[in-house]
Amino acid sequence: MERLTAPAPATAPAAAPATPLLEVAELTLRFGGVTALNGVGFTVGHGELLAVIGPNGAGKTSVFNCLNGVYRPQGGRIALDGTSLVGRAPAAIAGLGVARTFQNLGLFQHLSLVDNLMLGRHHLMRTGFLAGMAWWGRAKREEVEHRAAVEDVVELLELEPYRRTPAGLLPYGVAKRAELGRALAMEPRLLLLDEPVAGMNVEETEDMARYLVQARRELGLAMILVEHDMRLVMDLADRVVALDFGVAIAAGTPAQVREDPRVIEAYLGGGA
Ligand SMILES: Nc1ncnc2c1ncn2[C@@H]1O[C@H](COP(=O)(O)OP(=O)(O)OP(=O)(O)O)[C@@H](O)[C@H]1O
Repeated sequence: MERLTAPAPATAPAAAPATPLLEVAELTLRFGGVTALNGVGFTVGHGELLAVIGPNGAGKTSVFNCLNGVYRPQGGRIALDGTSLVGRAPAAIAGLGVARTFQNLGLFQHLSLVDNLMLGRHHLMRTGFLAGMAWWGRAKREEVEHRAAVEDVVELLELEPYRRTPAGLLPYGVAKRAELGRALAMEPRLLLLDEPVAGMNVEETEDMARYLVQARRELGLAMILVEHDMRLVMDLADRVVALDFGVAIAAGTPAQVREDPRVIEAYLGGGA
């Protein structure tokens, strides 16, 4: 399989802690009679990129919704650096350093790209509106710091030409990149990428792959990638977990998982 990008960089810091950044164990989620997740477990190391694959309905989005607090699993454990995430609200989980990009874009259409990225930093802002009125100097300094951090993301993702463009007017590939930028502006420790190249053409996909590699190299953050584009998965992931009907049926390196007979059967059986 031809590579989309240059070989993945060694992103793990030299003295990476032995314990994983994220530990998920025995995760179980039910909707009435439907078991969306049934005892799913995996880990993500510091700076690691784990891909979660599986046919439609396998449970990939449900995993993300449990991780960022949208769903509360009926059973299992989720720990970020030893802190349990189960039962916390999405905003609290974002505050602990988990950011997410959305398949259908989470941008405010009428706001400029830069303002959308500023909103990504909202949870990092210490000065509220009233405090901002009272302490103009401090609020102003904080604003300048946040704008500088946003500009770093704009530069990293080469979004300069679109800084003032309302998100609703961005070309699709650029909007997906802006969505990545909004999540990166949160300065996450763990980034959940929900189908970052869905609906993209080959050129846009290659661009996105390059920006994801660049973001990992520059920022050293861990990522979980849910994606149907197998070429992107095989190219970017350090490890892959395959789900089918809410169960983890295989885990390992991209090559191991691609050749696993249970994974081949799940995809062929599902007609995907
Ligand atoms: N809010 C919900 N209410 C009822 N059932 C749900 C809900 N969310 C997910 N499910 C069910 O849980 C199972 C897993 O769905 P999920 O969306 O997590 O799969 P997926 O792997 O992300 O699929 P796709 O690749 O199509 O996005 C499916 O059977 C789905 O119908």
